[in-house]
This record gives sequence, structure tokens and C-alpha cells, in this order.
Amino acid sequence: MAFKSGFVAVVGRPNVGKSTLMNRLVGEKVAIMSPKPQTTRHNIRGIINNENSQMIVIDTPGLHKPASKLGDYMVQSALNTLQDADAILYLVEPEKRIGPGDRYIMELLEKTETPIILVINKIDMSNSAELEICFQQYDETGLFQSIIPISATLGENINQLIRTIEAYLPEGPHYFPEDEYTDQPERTMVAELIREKVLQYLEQEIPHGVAVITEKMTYREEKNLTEIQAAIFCEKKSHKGIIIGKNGRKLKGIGKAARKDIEDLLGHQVHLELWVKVKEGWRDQDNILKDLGYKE
Ligand SMILES: Nc1nc2c(ncn2[C@@H]2O[C@H](COP(=O)(O)OP(=O)(O)OP(=O)(O)O)[C@@H](O)[C@H]2O)c(=O)[nH]1
Repeated sequence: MAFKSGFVAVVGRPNVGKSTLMNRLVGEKVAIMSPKPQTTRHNIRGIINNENSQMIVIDTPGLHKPASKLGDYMVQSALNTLQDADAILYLVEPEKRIGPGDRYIMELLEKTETPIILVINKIDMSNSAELEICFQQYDETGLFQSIIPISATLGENINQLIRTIEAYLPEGPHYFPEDEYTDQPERTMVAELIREKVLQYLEQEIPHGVAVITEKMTYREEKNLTEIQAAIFCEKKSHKGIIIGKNGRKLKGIGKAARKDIEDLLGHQVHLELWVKVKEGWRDQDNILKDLGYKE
């Protein structure tokens, strides 16, 4: 059998389990997982090495109707990803009726010629009658080359999914060495890990007006230690206080949790300094989005 390789885009409404599936496929923690919608802003790639194939998986931000300039940018970036991919994995949940969010995504999917595999995730949360209804509805649209029910958390049907994806990949080389699982710059991954912790610690207090930039990252060889300075940007002065918390307690907690994950990622000790900065209305300002790395 000839070796196959290519790019696989993962799309779906916020919170359907795209990051969970990607982590399951890749087997390393490269995408951010959180129970809150829209936690993924960057196209994080994971590389899946199989006996007969190499898949480069691109985790796209949750597609949704654009509500701000950042939203516009996210949709455009997702569309470009779809057009360039060899196959699209479209994730949904086993619901009785296709909702407006999924209809909107399907309108976008219709615009591409890329083969689409419908992945019905979270089957551990539904019975077979519900699953059948869901399957039928999507099947009737005629948009999908294959439909695979899975559970990303339990790992059910993952092998079948991998074999199905392989069927749509072209013959090709190893694009990446077999022992690599991501080509994301470490700085970006560090920033995303910190943002994940900010979201976890703030719960509902500040919705999505938070961005993180790794400003400085220096490896000290003599100490086998990396020094990191990162800035957490929020939209309002009042938010800054919330993030820092009483006596700086919240920020300390965020820093401690993030440092642990970054140490796991880098494989050695980390010294982490966090700053909270206010940039009013950053989500609607082109120049700030550019500074933050969300625009090219
Ligand atoms: N029961 C069940 N829960 C799941 C499954 N897959 C994901 N989840 C949960 O669904 C929630 C959202 O998962 P994510 O992987 O963060 O979702 P996402 O689509 O990447 O979300 P965004 O990045 O916000 O677009 C998390 O609480 C997961 O634990 C599954 O197969 N079964």
C-alpha cells in the first residue's frame, strides 16, 4: 500500500469536542480543552503518525456568525483552512434537530469541494434511536462522503475514523519527522496554556475579552530553566482587578497552574511572570489584533 499524507481540517460549532478529538487523535496535549465555547483562536496543528499515513490536523476556531472584527477574521481564516485541506472533519452532536448554528456551518461547507466526513461526537450521551434520527437528517443533506459516530472522550470508533480519513488522503511523503507532534511555536503554545488557565479561573466573570502574549522567553542553559514573561490583555480596567483578585490571589493561582503545564510542555523548570494589561476594545481594532498576532 502506498504511503498517504495530507491536511485534515476539523470544524464544528463551539463546544462540540473538536479539541478533545484532536487530542485523542494526536495523543498529546496540543489543543486547549475547556467546557467554554470559543477557546481556540489559533489553528493548532497536530500530527498523527500511522503505519500507512501521516495526517496533519488543523483545529479551526469554532465557526459562528461574525459579531465583531475578530469574529470576521476567525470565519475567514476557517474558510481558507477548509479550502486548502485534503479532507474536512465536521463535528456535530447527536441532536434531534439540526440547529441554526449547524445550518450556518453547512452553508459554508457547501462552498468547498473538499471531501467532508461527518463525525457525530458524544455518542456516549445518546441512545441508538436518537443517533439514528440524527444520522438520517445529516445523511439527507447529501453533503457528506462518510458519516462516523464516535465518542472522543471514550475513544470509541477512533480507529474507524482514522481509516476513513486515510481513504481521502492523496499519496504523499512524511511532511514532518515521525517523532514530532506539532509545529506550533513554543511561544504560542505557552500563551494558549496561560489563556486556558485564565478562562478556568475566571469562570463566567469575564467572557472572551482576554488575550495572552508571550513577551519574553529565554532559556538559561546553566540552570536548565526557561524564564517567561507574558501579558494578559483584558478589555476594561474593572476586568484587570478581577483577574488579579484579592491580594493577587487569582493571578497567583493562574500563574501556578500555567507554570506546571508549561514545565510539562518544555520538560524543565520554568520561571513565569505574568502582567495584566488593559487594551480597551481590542477585539474590534485592527491594529491591536495585529499586535496580538490574530491578523497577518
Ligand atoms: N460526553 C462527552 N463529552 C465530550 C466528548 N467530547 C468532548 N466532550 C466535552 O465537550 C466539551 C467541549 O469540548 P472541546 O473539545 O473543548 O470543544 P471544542 O469544540 O474544541 O470547543 P471550542 O474550542 O470552544 O470550539 C468538554 O467539556 C468536553 O469534555 C464526548 O465524546 N463525550
